[in-house]
Amino acid sequence: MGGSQDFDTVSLNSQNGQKEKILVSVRLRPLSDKEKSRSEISDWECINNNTVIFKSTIPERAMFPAAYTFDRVFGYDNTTEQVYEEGAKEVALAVISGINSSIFAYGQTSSGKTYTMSGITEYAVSDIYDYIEKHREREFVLKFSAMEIYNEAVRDLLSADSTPLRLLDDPERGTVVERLTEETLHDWNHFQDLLAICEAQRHIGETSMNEMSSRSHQILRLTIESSAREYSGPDSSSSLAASVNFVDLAGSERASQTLSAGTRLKEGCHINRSLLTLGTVIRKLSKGRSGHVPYRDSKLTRILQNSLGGNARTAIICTMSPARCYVEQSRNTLLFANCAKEVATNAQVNVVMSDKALVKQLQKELARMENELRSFGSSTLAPHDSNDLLREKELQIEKMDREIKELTRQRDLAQSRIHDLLQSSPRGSDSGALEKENHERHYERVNSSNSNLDFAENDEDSFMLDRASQRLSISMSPKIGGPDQLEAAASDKASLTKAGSDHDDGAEDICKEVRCIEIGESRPCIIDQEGQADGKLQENEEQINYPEDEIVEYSSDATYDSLQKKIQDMQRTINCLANSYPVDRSSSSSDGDAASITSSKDTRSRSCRTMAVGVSAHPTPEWSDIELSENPEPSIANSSCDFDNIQRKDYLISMGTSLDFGELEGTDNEKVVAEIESQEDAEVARLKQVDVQVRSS
Ligand SMILES: Nc1ncnc2c1ncn2[C@@H]1O[C@H](COP(=O)(O)OP(=O)(O)OP(=O)(O)O)[C@@H](O)[C@H]1O
Repeated sequence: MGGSQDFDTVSLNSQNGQKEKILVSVRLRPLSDKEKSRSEISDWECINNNTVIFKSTIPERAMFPAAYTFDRVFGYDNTTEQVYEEGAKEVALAVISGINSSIFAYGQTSSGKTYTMSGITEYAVSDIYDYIEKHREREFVLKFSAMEIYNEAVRDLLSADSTPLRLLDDPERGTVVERLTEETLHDWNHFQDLLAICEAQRHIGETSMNEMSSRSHQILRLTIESSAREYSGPDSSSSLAASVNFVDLAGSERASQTLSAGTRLKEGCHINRSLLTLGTVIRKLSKGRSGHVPYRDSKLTRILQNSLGGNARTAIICTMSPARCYVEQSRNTLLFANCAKEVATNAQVNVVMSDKALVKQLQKELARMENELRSFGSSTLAPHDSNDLLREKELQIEKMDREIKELTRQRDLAQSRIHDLLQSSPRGSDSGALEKENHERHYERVNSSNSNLDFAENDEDSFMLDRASQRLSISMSPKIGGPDQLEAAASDKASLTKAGSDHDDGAEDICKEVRCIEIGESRPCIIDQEGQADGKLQENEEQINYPEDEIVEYSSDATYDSLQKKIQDMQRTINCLANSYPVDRSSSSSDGDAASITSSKDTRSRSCRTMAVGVSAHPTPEWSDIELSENPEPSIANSSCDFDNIQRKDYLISMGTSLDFGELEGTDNEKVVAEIESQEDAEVARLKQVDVQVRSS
């Protein structure tokens, strides 16, 4: 047993849908033996293929329309096969092309609906099998389902279970009968067997008008899915799926004529009620779709909604008895047919993208896009152009590689030289780890400072102010010292030169001191971040590349005069320290971060600017910049005393001390000075000894 209504694969509809009127035919059967026995007169006659007339001459019937015209009218002599061929075949076989279709039989009880519809169903399915037989290039799958609506309950005619089935509303498929059996047809005989089951299952009852009266609406549904057996182009890549409904309605009846009671009467009520809804739907649809169409008023119209006004081709065959006694019912049938012929549906081809077809289509689309890409690439970028572009990029990469290596080497060189300078500081070589930490911090700050020199261009005050604020933030940042910072330092030469030209005399002295060492070394002065040495860097970057052995040579060339000058400067620093305000280390920061230094006096802040351009052997810039950021008033300090104060502080900072001068105590100050003097004495002695050795050699 198959699943119920497998429309899951219907994924899209083609856009070729067009409005089409329902094909309406009328079949006038001959008088039955029973009618003949009652000497019934035949009042209806088909005068041609399209017109049926009421031929009675009874005066009270004269007001009725005499002639009714339809797509096709079948008289007594027409066979069911003719009815099928001319009134149903085209619509029914549309299912093969992926178009939903429905064939209805409508009429009063005993008018010949079942007689007609059973024949049409068989002819249609037979033709479908013939078509399949003739079209082996495609693969067809036929699925069959059957249901009846009995007393407004939907039953599965292919199942022994008479439990009513529920109707579900599917946004794409419309109304779906839940759990309806769907059999895949093996062959014609299988179909015949299933038809027999349906006939046996359907509710049929005897009335006075029909010994075999259908007491339910029957819907036989054949679903056909087809696809090309082999992929042979875009048109064959998709599958088609559609259903054809063969609908044998129960006949309207008058209780007085059928003499029904009890069960038959109840059945008749349900039949008439649902047929009334069908008539209302058809009438509404015949007048256009502006108003509400009561599809949901009956299960019949719910299930057949698409067939009545949606995605389907529809044919209705209205059957009627010619007997005079049924003239009212016949007339109602013709009025129904008149409305139905005005109803238009919108049939569309239902294309199914099966997994197989979808994969094929996607593969084809992918291949197409790849070809487009290739042709686009070849048309827009010639091979030699792309090679040139590649070569250019490689050269750029090589150049950047060289620059990175050079900057890395410069950085290492600068670190080495800073270390050497710190080794020659008053603390001597015994400062150990503390000095190392200081010179690393200093190096980091030098780079940080240099990286901000682009801000210095025109106005000196703003230059200093900007640098101060910039450096404050940077000095509190993680360590900086990579190639990027070095590159930034190298690019700041103009600013450095400008700053270096603005020194006052005091600062110049200190610069000379430091510069003396730097120039004597005959190498670029990276640590002198704002002086002339950096100007050399600007003039010729090649000068940076000094071999390591030159450093050794320089150390042995130090003269006694230069050392003596250095000692004198240091002595002056010590004197200033001794004469300045008290110093206390109690509030010093443990990590030695210059950012922890604060100031409470404006004079010190102003002094710092001077130091910012003068003292480069110590981490002054950060300290002074912090002061500036706290007191950004632009001014240049000239006081040597201020200058010396700054030098004192700077010197202490270089020894790894963070100071808060607002809290320094006098006694601690004296201890510090004494310690420094002691170290200075030792340094003087050592330098004199060196000088003697140099002179003797
Ligand atoms: N065109 C016809 N030619 C000869 N006999 C016919 C024709 N149409 C119907 N009959 C006969 O008329 C009788 C009633 O037909 P049928 O059962 O098909 O009517 P029906 O409309 O289905 O009735 P109901 O609605 O009660 O089921 C049957 O005996 C059938 O053989």
